[in-house]
Amino acid sequence: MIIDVENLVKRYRELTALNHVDLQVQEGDILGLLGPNGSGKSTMINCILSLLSYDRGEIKVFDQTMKPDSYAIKQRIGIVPQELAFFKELTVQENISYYCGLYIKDRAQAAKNVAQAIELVGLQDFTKFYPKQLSGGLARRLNIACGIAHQPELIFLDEPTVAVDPQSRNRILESIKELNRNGATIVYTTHYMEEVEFLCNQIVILDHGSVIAKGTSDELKAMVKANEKIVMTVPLITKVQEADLLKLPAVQELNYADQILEITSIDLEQTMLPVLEYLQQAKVAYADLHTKEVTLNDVFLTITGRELRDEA
Ligand SMILES: Nc1ncnc2c1ncn2[C@@H]1O[C@H](COP(=O)(O)OP(=O)(O)OP(=O)(O)O)[C@@H](O)[C@H]1O
Repeated sequence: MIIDVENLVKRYRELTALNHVDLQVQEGDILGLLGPNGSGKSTMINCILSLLSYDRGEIKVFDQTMKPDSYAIKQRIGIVPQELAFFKELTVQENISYYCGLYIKDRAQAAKNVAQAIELVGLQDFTKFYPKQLSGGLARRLNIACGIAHQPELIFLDEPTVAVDPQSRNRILESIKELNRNGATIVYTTHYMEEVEFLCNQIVILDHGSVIAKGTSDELKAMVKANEKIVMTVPLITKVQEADLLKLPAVQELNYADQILEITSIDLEQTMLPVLEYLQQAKVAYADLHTKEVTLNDVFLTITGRELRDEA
């Protein structure tokens, strides 16, 4: 086991930021720690890293109890914090070299690592740039390179794609997959559920300091009783017709509001054709028919009654 957190409680005065949380990370995982703002993601990471004290619980990393002075363990960890953490007086290359040099004393090895980190995040054309000359996305990539150049076995990335352009975002996500392919175990915090779906083999959803769901993306989606939806614009439909549609194979639920008809199904293959046949036979006009898969946001919505992101 790479990380084992048991019964973790962290309070900030009267606010309970983490409420009896368990978390396990296995070797080779890309674990997505998903939750809305203020749910406790950063607090969790900072407790695991012993950067924050906590009120209760036990934290083991690489099967050893993590303490503030566990330097041997910390050597094996890479941290990419939410805030940009590099020196504005140093160039891209110098910044990465500095961070790498904190861990790797062999100069030839360090130089090799720095070159690999630069390539991984795609900063080859910017090695001589100073941070103020970098766009937001490139600065994020530099932040990542600084955190991973020593080639750690375990990497924490705390919302590394906030406010970056799509090109850098893709590059960052690809880099993380590459780090994982090269053997690193990854803990990735975000409130973008699409990123978690793309990257992570394990997902933990936090809300108000509690783990409200954990598992693979498919396991979490299976918690939502229905799987997919057929959505279409229907100007007019009667209550009788709605009731008929509800009786068709695998249909779980039907919603009709503002001329939008949504049919939720546990098996779209069984439902689709009968729905189309019924609409035709009953002469119900429809347009813009499409299907919608369940997302992790639906899982969150089902469990909490709220959207994962306010703007989502
Ligand atoms: N130093 C602190 N003192 C008091 N309260 C804090 C402190 N740090 C965080 N909190 C509170 O603890 C809760 C959890 O915060 P945390 O930063 O861990 O959430 P988060 O999920 O990482 O949020 P975000 O996505 O915004 O980074 C929030 O209610 C926050 O206001």
